[in-house]
Amino acid sequence: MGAVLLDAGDMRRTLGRMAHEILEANQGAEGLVVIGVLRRGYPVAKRLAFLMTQIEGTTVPCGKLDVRPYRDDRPNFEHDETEIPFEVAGKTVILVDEVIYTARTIRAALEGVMRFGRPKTVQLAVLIDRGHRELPIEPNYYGKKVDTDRDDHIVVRVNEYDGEDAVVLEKKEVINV
Ligand SMILES: O=P(O)(O)OC[C@H]1O[C@H](OP(=O)(O)OP(=O)(O)O)[C@H](O)[C@@H]1O
Ligand SMILES: O=c1cc[nH]c(=O)[nH]1
Repeated sequence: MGAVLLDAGDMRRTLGRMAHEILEANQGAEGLVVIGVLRRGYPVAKRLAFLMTQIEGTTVPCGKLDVRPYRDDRPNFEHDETEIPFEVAGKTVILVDEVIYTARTIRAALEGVMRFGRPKTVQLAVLIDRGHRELPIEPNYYGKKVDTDRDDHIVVRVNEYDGEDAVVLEKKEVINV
């Protein structure tokens, strides 16, 4: 059990604000495609794509990216659930993940996206930025920045997998002897 940073209502409002920010920065949804990092970045990405579609009345497609083949620690080429059924070349790709920490996942994701073509630009949207970067990658859009210790854990729960929406900060247990 940890501290609830965002409940379902907070998450809904935060994603609504992020959808508006993305549309404002890109002057609408023309040429935008959304790609969510599996697993939990994908449901967040779907919600952003849905919100932007609703706001603009222009369909914003959403794909899912499996970064396992591109990891820098233990690449796994046997599993790849990527589905990007639209053109990436020349598009503005909104890459979405639920948490950014070291940024190694996003580095891998960028490698994965490039396999699908040469986007016009890639912009990064994350629900939670918890700091402690190991690579020079920063989000263009974030839901909430959270001050964490390196050993803490942020848990993003999504309805699709967990039956509820919530963001929880789990502090490392301090054992006093
Ligand atoms: O910036 P980083 O240090 O790479 O950490 C962020 C990643 O960590 C989590 O993935 P995890 O590997 O826990 O898998 P999951 O998405 O299946 O939960 C989260 O989904 C991010 O993708
Ligand atoms: O705290 C963290 C760090 C990486 N990925 C997560 O989902 N949470």
